[in-house]
Amino acid sequence: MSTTEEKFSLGEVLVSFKSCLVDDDKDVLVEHYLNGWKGLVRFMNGLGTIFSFVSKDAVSKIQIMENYLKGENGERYRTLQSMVEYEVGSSLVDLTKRGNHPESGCRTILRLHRALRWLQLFLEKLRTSTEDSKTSTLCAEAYNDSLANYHPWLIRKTANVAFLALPVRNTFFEVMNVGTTQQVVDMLGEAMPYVSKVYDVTQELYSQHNLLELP
Ligand SMILES: CCCCCCCCCCCCC/C=C/[C@@H](O)[C@H](COP(=O)(O)O)NC(=O)CCCCCCCCCCCCCCC
Repeated sequence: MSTTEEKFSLGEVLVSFKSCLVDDDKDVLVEHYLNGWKGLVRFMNGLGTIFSFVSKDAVSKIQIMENYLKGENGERYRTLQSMVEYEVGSSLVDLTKRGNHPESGCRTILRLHRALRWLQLFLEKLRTSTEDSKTSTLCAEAYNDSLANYHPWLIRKTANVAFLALPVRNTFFEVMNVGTTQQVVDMLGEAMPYVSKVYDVTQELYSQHNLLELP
């Protein structure tokens, strides 16, 4: 597991999801949400080039959102709630089939949101795993129970092959750069509630506006 990237701790990345939450934990700051994703992508890049097809897609979605944030209506994209109000209110979202707005902020965030569910399941499995658990199996189970439901056959197949290249549990924990196995388990126990909260707030917002199936 050699990486030329500066070492960083996965704990810091996960805790950064805490700073997304605003308005009494009822809304999510887009800029901080994207920062959380950037940290995760950096971590994934450290796992090797086998995941570059995943990384590319995540980076392009982060980029779409950053362009909105930098754009003339950037203020409308400050939080997920303001983004939904603006885009839905101005008919900037393709609701049933892809048309004039194939890259709306709402559908772009939805893709990342679904991936966050995978991350939640995977990290919870890792946290409660034992020394002989296989990371590839944990990752595949988490994926098949979440994100896979939205992916066509070829991507599912490719993803499941890539999972086989995941390092063993000990190496994986080392790459997280958190410390001993116990420290990793403690860190996950501490940080995951923030990720879950961000997931729940987003899910609730999208559900209220019927945006969970955007094409
Ligand atoms: C640790 C190993 C990382 C394994 C990553 C598992 C997720 C597998 C996802 C496979 C996605 C394949 C790429 C293509 C996706 C797109 O087709 C698809 C649909 O987009 P579209 O509607 O615009 O066409 N895109 C998506 O579903 C969004 C995928 C975003 C994936 C981001 C994954 C970031 C993972 C961060 C890993 C952090 C690891 C931390 C673990 C300790």
